Amino acid sequence: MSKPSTLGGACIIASVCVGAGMLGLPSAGAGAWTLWSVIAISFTMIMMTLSGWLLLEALKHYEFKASFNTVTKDVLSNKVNFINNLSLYFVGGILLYAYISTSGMIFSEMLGVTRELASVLFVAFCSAFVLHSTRAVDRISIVLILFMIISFVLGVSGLASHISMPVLFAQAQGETPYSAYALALLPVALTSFGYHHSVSTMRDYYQDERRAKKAILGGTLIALTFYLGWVICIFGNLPREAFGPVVAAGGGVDVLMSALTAAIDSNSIKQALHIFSIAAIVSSFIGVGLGVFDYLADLFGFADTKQGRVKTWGVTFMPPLVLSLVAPFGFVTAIGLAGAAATIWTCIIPATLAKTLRQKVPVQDGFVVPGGNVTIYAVIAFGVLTAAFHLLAMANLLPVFKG
Ligand SMILES: N[C@@H](Cc1ccccc1)C(=O)O
Repeated sequence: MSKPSTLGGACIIASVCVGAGMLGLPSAGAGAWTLWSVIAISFTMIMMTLSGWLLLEALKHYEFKASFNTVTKDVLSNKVNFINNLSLYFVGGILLYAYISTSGMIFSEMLGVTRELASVLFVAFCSAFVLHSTRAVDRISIVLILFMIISFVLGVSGLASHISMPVLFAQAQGETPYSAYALALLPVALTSFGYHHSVSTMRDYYQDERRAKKAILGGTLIALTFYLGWVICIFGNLPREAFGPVVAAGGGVDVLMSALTAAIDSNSIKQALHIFSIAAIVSSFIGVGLGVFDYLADLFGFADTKQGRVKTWGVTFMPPLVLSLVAPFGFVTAIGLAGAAATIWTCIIPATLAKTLRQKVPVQDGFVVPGGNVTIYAVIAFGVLTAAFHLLAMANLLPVFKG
């Protein structure tokens, strides 16, 4: 078999990254606006790449098949591993919840039914692929990704040709400086660069940490390019004041899209953006759904039979659906909450694993993340502060942009 290419692995990482986080970035970054959003997103990319590398460094002491789970249990403890798994499940569940709530709003308008019915129909239809098999998910994902790429290129290039420089680089007038709002963007940016459950897969794929390291960096760089293009094209078309109603309505993709379509008059750009947002929601829902499905099947020991799969389907999709029917809260708040929980297994645990193993094995062969202890402490501090920023923003103790 030929050796897997670095680009192939980078594309896998990029496709894991691109999802809910990206859709939340414009609304979450509206307060910080262009310059500070670009800085916050780029900084997050660096920290999240380093944290993935630290996990890779920790894994090198184990066989290629070893998972995140095995290593955490072995190096830290069962208790820490339990918390790690809990935060993993929480992130999956809250992302599903955000997709279900948003799809309810998008499809209720399109189909002319209530939001609740639209959410139920969406879950029934899209989760059927997951219930059927991984193969079905694989097939439909290819179609969705093609739709996403074509509509993204058409929509974003359309937006790019209409960018207004004064709008894009608008300066703060009097009130709070834009930089202060950048803190509240960090949790959403952190979610958008989450891919860490795939690090052990990458290592096994290349059978070599140094190549896996390049693929991870390639993947986060591709994701960064998408995010910056996306945010800049939107901020160049929709003035900061126009984000007031979007943020007030929870910052969901549905409201963002209506605001954008009101601001541009090209029908083809509108259509392309509409198709993009639907394809992005559906593909992320199915991707995250499959991840949580497999994880829960393993956790509860449900068999891979028809009956077993139906049980796993129930525990995977019912809790987020019910929660979204009874308590639909804002998209950006949900994505930020996912970031605040994801920081446990994407920053804090990887850095702690690498630190513990560096102490246990003082002479290190092979892949070592540069920067010594400074890198480790910087990643931990970034993780802890990002979670804190989200909680402070939720408690209204941090400047939150309201338009
Ligand atoms: N990056 C993914 C979500 C994710 C978060 C954390 C870890 C893994 C995945 C998204 O934005 O949709």
